[in-house]
Amino acid sequence: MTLLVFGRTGQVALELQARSPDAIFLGREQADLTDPDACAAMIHKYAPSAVINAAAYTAVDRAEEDEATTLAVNGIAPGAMAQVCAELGVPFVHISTDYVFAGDGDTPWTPNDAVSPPNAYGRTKLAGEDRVRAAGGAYAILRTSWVVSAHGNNFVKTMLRLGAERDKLTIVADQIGGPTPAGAIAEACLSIADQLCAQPDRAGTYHFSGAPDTSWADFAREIFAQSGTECEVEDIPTTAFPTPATRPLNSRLDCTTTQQVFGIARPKWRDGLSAILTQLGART
Ligand SMILES: NC(=O)C1=CN([C@@H]2O[C@H](COP(=O)(O)OP(=O)(O)OC[C@H]3O[C@@H](n4cnc5c(N)ncnc54)[C@H](OP(=O)(O)O)[C@@H]3O)[C@@H](O)[C@H]2O)C=CC1
Ligand SMILES: Cc1cn([C@H]2C[C@H](O)[C@@H](COP(=O)(O)OP(=O)(O)O[C@H]3O[C@@H](C)C(=O)[C@@H](O)[C@H]3O)O2)c(=O)[nH]c1=O
Ligand SMILES: [Mg+2]
Repeated sequence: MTLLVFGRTGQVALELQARSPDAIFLGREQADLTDPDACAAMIHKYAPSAVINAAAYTAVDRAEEDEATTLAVNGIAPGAMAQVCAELGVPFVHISTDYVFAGDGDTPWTPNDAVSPPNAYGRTKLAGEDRVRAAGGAYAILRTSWVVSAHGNNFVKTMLRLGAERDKLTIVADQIGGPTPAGAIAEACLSIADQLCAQPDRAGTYHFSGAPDTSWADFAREIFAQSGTECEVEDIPTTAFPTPATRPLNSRLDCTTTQQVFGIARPKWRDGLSAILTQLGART
């Protein structure tokens, strides 16, 4: 099996590389996602047996200022990739986000629930989903949330940095979701790609997030507890932490069908956090 991955430096891409070193990983230099034709050409060039897209414009606040570039990367390029994969009869695994949902209520979102993104990043990720589905191939859209790892930019690394500088942090306690280790996402993508090769009828939209659901504030407390960081966390409402992009309050993802169809269970984020802190040399 020749696996082609868009993305080389991101959180999920690096975890894919650790688990599938023989796959081909395309960085920005090989395939810039602002150039959909270049992305399509790479799939023709390598004629892989499966494609995973692990590249995206993920700077949620910056996306508000530059929705056109964000749409090119998150919307148009994945559509072009999915189109070539459909033509070649090759499975395409694409990662999406909880930020396609409005975030009202407290019921976990199922894959068929109505979407209504609250910000530019979410709108462009939804555009990507729509184009991937429209291509009509053996696709899997895997919506995940709150991705963390020892690499790149993420909430764990931000908390370790700020927690070392400050005695107390104010963290939003009314946004609820599932922190998801990038390593678990990489494993899920590889298993899904494999299964789609043999069972293309499993194509569809699926959810995958770490369990149990929690708030950013409680997540921060666990990061400080596990790392032995002395930093108090004060709960605040989202209204007290204004940001350019609106975040959904309810990011809970119902992952039932991912378990039923692919046999992939929700990862336990506390265990994932422990492994990440060990990797960072920050576990007490
Ligand atoms: N991070 C999160 O909390 C969440 C992420 N997701 C989704 O999961 C997937 C993986 O995210 P994650 O690993 O965290 O992402 P990262 O932000 O860690 O990495 C993004 C990757 O995309 C690449 N990239 C960005 N723009 C371009 C471009 N124009 N051309 C080529 N490559 C580009 C980056 O390359 P470079 O290093 O060169 O910039 C980098 O390799 C994405 O689809 C994301 O939307 C879903 C939910 C939550
Ligand atoms: C640093 C800090 C953040 N926060 C809040 C802001 C925000 O609501 C929450 C998390 O901050 P982040 O900047 O990590 O959030 P954000 O970058 O929006 O994370 C999102 O990224 C995209 C790519 C996704 O797809 C989502 O699933 C989600 O992971 O913590 C505080 O309340 N206090 C603080 O001191
Ligand atoms: Mg972020």
